[in-house]
Amino acid sequence: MSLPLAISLGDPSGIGPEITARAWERRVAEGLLPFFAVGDPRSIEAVWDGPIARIAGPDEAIAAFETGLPVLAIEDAAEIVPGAPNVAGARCALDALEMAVGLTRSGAAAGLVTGPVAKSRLYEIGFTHPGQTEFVAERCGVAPVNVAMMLAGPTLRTVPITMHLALREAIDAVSVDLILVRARTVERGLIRDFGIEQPRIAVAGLNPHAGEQGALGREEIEIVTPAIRRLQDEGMNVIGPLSPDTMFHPRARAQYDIALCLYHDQALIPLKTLHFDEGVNITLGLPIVRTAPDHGTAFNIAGQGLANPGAMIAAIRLAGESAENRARAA
Ligand SMILES: NC(=O)C1=CN([C@@H]2O[C@H](COP(=O)(O)OP(=O)(O)OC[C@H]3O[C@@H](n4cnc5c(N)ncnc54)[C@H](O)[C@@H]3O)[C@@H](O)[C@H]2O)C=CC1
Ligand SMILES: NCC(=O)COP(=O)(O)O
Repeated sequence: MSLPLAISLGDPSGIGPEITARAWERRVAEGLLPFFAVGDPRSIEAVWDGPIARIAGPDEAIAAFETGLPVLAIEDAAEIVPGAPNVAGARCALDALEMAVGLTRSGAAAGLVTGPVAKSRLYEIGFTHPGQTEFVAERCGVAPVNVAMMLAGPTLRTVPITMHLALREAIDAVSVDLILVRARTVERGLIRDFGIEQPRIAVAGLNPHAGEQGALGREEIEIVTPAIRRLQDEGMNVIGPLSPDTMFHPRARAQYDIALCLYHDQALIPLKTLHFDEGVNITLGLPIVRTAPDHGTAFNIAGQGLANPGAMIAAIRLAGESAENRARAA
């Protein structure tokens, strides 16, 4: 691969700068493709004393990567204190995201890895998207409904069909059409980026015991089962609705390549419980590759040398593999 990956550092006061620097330290041992960071170099200097190579553009990243962590600088207007976020830091995180998305869309980077941002901080500065997933989709000209937020670890992949919504709203948003559109995006994404020829998709129920034949809720009968039948009629390999409480144990996981869940926590609790330190968030359905570590800003440990870079390393590795899969298929 002749292009580097772009990593937006996320909130300068969170653990994004630290785990990016640690990933660079382990680039050889982990076999990572070259990457460059986009963000304020001071956020890295505050938590790391390794070599930083300031670059003027992505074309300088590969040569610089061997001897220092390449950084394309976005200046933060304020003091950076690890663990103490502020408004200027939120603006810096958004500017870095914007630049990294733009560089990837323009073809200057092979793929995008986003560092963690604090959504509440971004909302304070007028960010109107629920999360980075929806922001990146919009910048790529894709309606958020046509992307899927996949969480992946070594033994489990999940997608929540509703994403960043309050639970009450999420339940109301579950519909046949939404299940259909996400399932189709998931199938295409697993074929294109992961080389799975006919993905086996398991759909979760909403209610305890998947509704107990209507006695504990009718969403499975009225929404989930009709959607599954439609997908099966299209030739997709789909099973369900499965009882949410019994579909994640090891023998159940062996039945499918991905679990389509109905709301955020149904998908993310099992994934983070099993694979917190190596979980990756992947946006399926984009014209570019975008991954992220599964965790957040972890302000409570930023700058203390406690942040585990495993999920960032996994996100960088997966972005490289997906970009290579796409390049091979093109
Ligand atoms: N992709 C993204 O940008 C994401 C951003 N967030 C944001 O992160 C902020 C904080 O969210 P929380 O729910 O507290 O989740 P969090 O993932 O930041 O932290 C949860 C717990 O896990 C620990 N932790 C997280 N990552 C770790 C790592 N790499 N090594 C060691 N320990 C780690 C933290 O110290 C904390 O105790 C929120 O504002 C949320 O919006 C949350 C998830 C994803
Ligand atoms: N919990 C997953 C998550 O918050 C992902 O957020 P984002 O990558 O869409 O910002």
